[in-house]
Amino acid sequence: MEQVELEHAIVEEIRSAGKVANSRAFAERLKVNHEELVAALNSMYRRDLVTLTQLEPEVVLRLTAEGALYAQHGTPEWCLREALERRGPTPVSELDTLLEEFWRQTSPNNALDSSKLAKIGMQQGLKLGLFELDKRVRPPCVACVGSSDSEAVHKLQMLQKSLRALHSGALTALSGDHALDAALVDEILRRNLATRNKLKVFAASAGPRFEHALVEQLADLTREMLLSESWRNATFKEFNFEAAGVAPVDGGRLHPLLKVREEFRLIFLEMGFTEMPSNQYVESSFWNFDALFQPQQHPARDAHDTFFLNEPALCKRIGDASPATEAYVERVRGVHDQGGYGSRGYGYAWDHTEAMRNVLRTHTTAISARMLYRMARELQDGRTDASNFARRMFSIDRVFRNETLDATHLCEFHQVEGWVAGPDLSLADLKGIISQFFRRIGMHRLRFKPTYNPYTEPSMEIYAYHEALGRWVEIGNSGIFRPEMLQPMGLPPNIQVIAWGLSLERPTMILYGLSNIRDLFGHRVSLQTIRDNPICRLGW
Ligand SMILES: N[C@@H](Cc1ccccc1)C(=O)O
Repeated sequence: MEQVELEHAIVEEIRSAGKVANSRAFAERLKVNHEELVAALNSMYRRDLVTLTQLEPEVVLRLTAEGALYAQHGTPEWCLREALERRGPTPVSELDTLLEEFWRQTSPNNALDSSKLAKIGMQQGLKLGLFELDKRVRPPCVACVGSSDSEAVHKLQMLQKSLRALHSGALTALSGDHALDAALVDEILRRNLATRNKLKVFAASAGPRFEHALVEQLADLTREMLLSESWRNATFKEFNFEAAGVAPVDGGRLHPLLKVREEFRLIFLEMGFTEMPSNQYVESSFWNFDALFQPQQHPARDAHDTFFLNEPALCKRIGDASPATEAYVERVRGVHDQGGYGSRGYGYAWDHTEAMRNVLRTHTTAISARMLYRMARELQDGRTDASNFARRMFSIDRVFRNETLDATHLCEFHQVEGWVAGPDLSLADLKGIISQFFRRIGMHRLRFKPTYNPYTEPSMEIYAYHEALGRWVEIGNSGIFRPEMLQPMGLPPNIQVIAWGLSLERPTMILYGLSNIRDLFGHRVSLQTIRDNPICRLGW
C-alpha cells in the first residue's frame, strides 16, 4: 500500500471508530506490514494530523529465513503431499526430482534445495501421519495416507496458511482476537520457522490539524479548474518558503572587460584621478591629430589606419565658436606650419578643412587634448589657481583603428589612459608616477624603452616582466606632452603633462588566460565564459 492510501485508511478509521486502537491489529486488518503503518502514523504525527500513544509492547512472531521460504513456496511436507497426490507412490530416491518437477510448475525460477527439502518433507510427513513408507516393494516407495479432511491434513493446511499470514505481516500476535492457535505457535517455534519478538505498538487519535488531513490539498491550479470554476471550493497546499530551490538562479554577469575596467577605474580613483567624459566616438581630426601636433601627412592619418566618416564627412566647427578657440586653432596652424615655442614646426601648409574631417577616434588621447585645452582656458580665465596647479585625469573607453584582424588585433578596442599635469615635471616624475600606477596592477618590474610619438618628448614604451610567461611584455606607451601641443592651448611653459596609455584587452587576456582576442570581444564570446569567469584582481 502506498503511504497516501495508508493515510487515507488511518483517517477513515479515526473518523469511523474514533481512533486506531492498536497499530498491530490495524496493520493485520489492512494486511499491511506493521512497520509501514507505523511509518505512516509517524509522518502524520509530525504534521499534527494525529496524536500517538505508545501501548504495552506485544510479543510477536517474526519469520526466520526458512520460515519465509516456506511461506513463499509452501512447507516441504505440503509440497511433497501435493506432488505425491498427483503422481502416486514414488521411490524415496526419486522424491527430490518429484519436488523439482512440482516446483517447476508452481514456483518457477526458485533456488530451492530439492534434496534437502525432500528429506525434511518426508520426515515431517511421516511424523504427522501424512505419508507411509511401503518397504514391501523394491525400491521402497512413499505414498499419501489419510483422506483430505483428516486431522493431519487440516494441521498441514493450518501451518501453511499461518506462515503465509505471518509473511504478509498479518497474524503476528501471540495474544488477542487474531492470535494464532497455541499448538501451531509451538510447532512454528520448535521448527525454528519464526522467533519471538517484542513489538512497539501504538494507538492513534485525531491530532490538532486532523481536519486538514480530510480535505484533499491541491498543489497545482490547472486550466480545467479555472474553466470549471472548481478552484473556488478547492483547498491548496500551503507554499513552503523553506524549501530549497530546484536550480541555482542565473543572474546577470559582467563581461570580463567590464570587470577589469572597473579594477583600473578603482586604481585611478584611489590615486586621486578624475575620470574624463569619454563617450564621444566620432571626433574631428583636429582633436584626434592636429591638436596633438600630428602632421596632416602623417601615415597614421591614412585611411589604411583610420576610419574616416563619409556622412557627415566634416565636423561643423572646431571646438566652441568662441574667438579664443579660433585663436587657438590658428596657433595650431602656426606651430604646424612654421613652429614656435622653441620648435621649427613641420614646414607645410596646414589645411583647416583637413582638420575638420570626422574620424572614429583612434586613441583616447583625443579626449586628453580636449580636457587639456579646457584646463588651459580655465587657467587663462583665472577660474583655476595657477600658483598651485595640479591635475590628474583618466579615461577608459573604446577606440577604433582600421587594422587587419588577427588573434590579437581587432578594429575596435579599449584604451586606458591617464595623465598628470603640474609644474616642472620631469622624466623622473614620469617614471615614478607610471611605476606607481603599474605597481598597483601588480607589475613591479618595469622597463622603459625610448620611442617616438608626435605628441610626446621624451616618449617611452613600457615593458613589464611577466612572471608566468617568463618574459618582458610590452604593456603601454608613455611620454611628456610636447610644448608644441600644450603651449598653443595656452598652458604656461612651466606646466608639464606626463601621460601614458595601454589597452584594456591585453591585461584582460593575460588575466583570464585567453590567447585569442575574439574570445574576449565580439560575437564569438560565449556566455559560458562570461558566467564562469570570476572578478580578476589585477596583478600577474
Ligand atoms: N595614444 C597612445 C598612447 C599614449 C598615451 C599618452 C601618451 C603617450 C602615448 C596610443 O595610442 O598608443
